[in-house]
Amino acid sequence: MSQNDVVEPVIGLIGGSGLYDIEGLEEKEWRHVETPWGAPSDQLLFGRFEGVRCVFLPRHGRGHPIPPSRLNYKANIAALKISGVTDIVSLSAVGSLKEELPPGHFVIIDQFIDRTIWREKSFFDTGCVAHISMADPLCPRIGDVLEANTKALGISATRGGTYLVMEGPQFSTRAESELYRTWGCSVIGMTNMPEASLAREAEICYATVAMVTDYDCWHEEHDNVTVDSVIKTMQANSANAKALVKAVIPALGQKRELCSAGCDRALEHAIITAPEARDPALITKLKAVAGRVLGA
Ligand SMILES: CSC[C@H]1O[C@H](OP(=O)(O)O)[C@H](O)[C@@H]1O
Ligand SMILES: Nc1ncnc2[nH]cnc12
Repeated sequence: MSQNDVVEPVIGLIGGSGLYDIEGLEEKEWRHVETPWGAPSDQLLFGRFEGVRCVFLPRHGRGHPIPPSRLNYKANIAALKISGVTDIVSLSAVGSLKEELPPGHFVIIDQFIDRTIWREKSFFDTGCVAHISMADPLCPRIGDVLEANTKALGISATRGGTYLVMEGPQFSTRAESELYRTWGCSVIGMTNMPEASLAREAEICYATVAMVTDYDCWHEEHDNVTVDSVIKTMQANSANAKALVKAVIPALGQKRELCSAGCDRALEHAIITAPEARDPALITKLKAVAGRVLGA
């Protein structure tokens, strides 16, 4: 953290299905960023918007070559951290699990249920164990900015909602979709975990704009989700997504104090391994994301 706890934000944007670039950036440059966990999904696009430093990452890579289960989530988040990112806005296509959240609607997520089973979920490992809080997994400070700007732009949006993260790549069975509805979930997608928990481990504030593209497969009056329907609705959503991004970057980019929700201090009381029991090789790697507490 910079001196006197004044943060000069760098805004990270993770673009999901159908969002592989970002318009309007000045001083644009695609650059490769290597991390101790390997390469991220693609080069990162560095630039400025109204003077605010931004870094864009196409989550699945340009052209969408990487499926959700094969994304190197650790490299993606580490690359953003290494690039100085303090605040991430995740943009994701999702299926709706509620009648009142139709295609075209945006949900500013506040909870996750993580049903993924194959993914590496932590930067920490044998030789340095950490347990961060995920009680409130998304940054409410960024959520406030997203909510205010969807209202100002007249975008149909809901503040709060649970995103069910499934492994994929196949879409859900109807029985699964109905089960998640009984759990009270709002939307379903395949990517935001462990992305959000790794961002928290890296002490980066993270919020999700879930853009509804379909009614999954439970709605009797709507067709079952297909890739075509997702991409068509994302194209229809894209003007709203672009307008929202352009509005929130300047709002999030102002100099500020530490995050009022404490996301940027998530590791403060999280590491349990005694200094003498730590693995020096792992500590060296971890410094890329946890240098604040482990010594840069
Ligand atoms: C192309 S439909 C399924 C695909 O779309 C969502 O991706 P993202 O969150 O990156 O927008 C969903 O999670 C699946 O990966
Ligand atoms: N119905 C759905 N299930 C999983 N991921 C999605 N992404 C967009 N729609 C989806």
